[in-house]
Amino acid sequence: MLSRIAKSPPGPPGWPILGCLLEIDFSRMHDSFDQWAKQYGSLILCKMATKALVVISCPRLVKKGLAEKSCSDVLNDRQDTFVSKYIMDNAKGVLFGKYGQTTTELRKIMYKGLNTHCQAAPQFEIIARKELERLINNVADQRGRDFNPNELVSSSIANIVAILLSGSVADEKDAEVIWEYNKAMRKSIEVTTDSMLLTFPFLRFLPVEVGRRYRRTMQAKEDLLKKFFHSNKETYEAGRERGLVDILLKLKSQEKLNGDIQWLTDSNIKAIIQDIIFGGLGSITYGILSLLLTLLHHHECVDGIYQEIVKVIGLDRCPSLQDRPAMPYTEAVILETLRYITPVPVSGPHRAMEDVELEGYTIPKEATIMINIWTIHHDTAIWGDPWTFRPKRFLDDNGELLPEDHTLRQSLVNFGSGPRSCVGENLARSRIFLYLTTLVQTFDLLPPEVGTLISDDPRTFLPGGVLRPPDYKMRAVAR
Ligand code: HEM
Repeated sequence: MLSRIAKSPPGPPGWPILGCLLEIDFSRMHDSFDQWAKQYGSLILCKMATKALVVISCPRLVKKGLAEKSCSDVLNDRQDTFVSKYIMDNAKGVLFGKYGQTTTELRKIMYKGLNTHCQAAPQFEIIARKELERLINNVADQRGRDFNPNELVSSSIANIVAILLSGSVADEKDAEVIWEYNKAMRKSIEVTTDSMLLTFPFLRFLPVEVGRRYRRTMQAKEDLLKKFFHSNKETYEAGRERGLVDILLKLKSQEKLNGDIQWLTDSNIKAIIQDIIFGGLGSITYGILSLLLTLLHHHECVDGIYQEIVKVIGLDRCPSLQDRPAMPYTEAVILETLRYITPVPVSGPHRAMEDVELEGYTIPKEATIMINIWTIHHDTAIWGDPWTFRPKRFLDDNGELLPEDHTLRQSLVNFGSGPRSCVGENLARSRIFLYLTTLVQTFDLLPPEVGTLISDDPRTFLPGGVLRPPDYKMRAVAR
């Protein structure tokens, strides 16, 4: 509903026809959004050729626009993209799914699958623990010498994803197949590639760079689904579900048996597998690599976490998720890393299904809406000293974690808000906690002996949908 006083949000005027297309660096959108927010405020509108782009840069408007009923039914659709149409089989999964009952049902299924059947299931944690022990052994093999943690952490998180999907890691090729798909998708989803292919779909068949990107992604998708869909389906035995794919196959046959509406088809299951890899792999991996880098710059945090481990867990047993509530300092370090680094600096693009009013401004139908998480997490008005890494900002005077409804906790919007918020949030938080505590329990984490440690300032990180620290070296000395 629009009131008569509703007006267009302010924003950069741009050029005739092109709008602001030439003023934005699509690989570092958060930088452009940050400048615009400083100049025009926390709700801005600009034109990208014929399309309106709305950027939200304050937590209150994020909640109001995307989570509260008055706007959320209008602002939570996804745009049609080349990737959603041609690579995700007409947006069959959750990530690219159109707003409506099918996506809502698939979200529920995915959320339940991730949180109840897999993550909280003892069997998953036992196998995931073995993978973490493998990582610890690999780190121990470095014998306190300088090493680059990138490859070890990347392959370990890919194996966790493989375990989640199939219940085990078949061979070392699993991690390669998973990363290859992720990398190819990241290239295909780049705004320039996607919009060129959407406008001229025939280019996908031609020997040009965008065509090569498409074909590489389709090959990577085929390899991925061969490993994680077809081989699971061929060996699936009812009553002996090994991982999430089996659970989804079971739910699919239950829906059929009960004569219920079929929310799950093979295409949906395939798209959910792709969603998990595309949404989860880079964000957890680079989140952990950023956290380690930050700790190398703040050894007092390594000491603080270790003291908490000694007090709560001791040194004779492995950290478990049940320890989390008793470890406020460790949680505060994780929250501060998520804030300071902001691994995913802008949300996925939303689409406005109708004209709608947000705090006196009109968001026009068909506008693309994005959350500028980066600026929210580095806003001096909220945090005071946003460029200082200070975990204690999330603790009260007694060293307890600030309650979830505290303004600072409410201003952390790493995982979005409302009906399109991240379905993998719990999985991401739990893996970061387990990897961090297990590493610190076993090793003292130190900067490299040779050379200078790179900066942990996220403004120097490599761009992309997920911010990645450049390669660095560290030492892990056994305790
Ligand atoms: C540190 C880790 C992670 C961060 C920071 C993160 C962040 C986000 C953000 C900002 C969104 C977009 C919300 C929006 O568009 O409004 C999102 C959506 C999503 N994430 Fe994550 N994510 C993480 C881990 C994961 C993991 C582990 C998975 C899967 C297992 C995952 C799967 C998804 C999916 C499927 C969506 C789309 C939800 C929808 O459109 O309804 N994410 N995530």
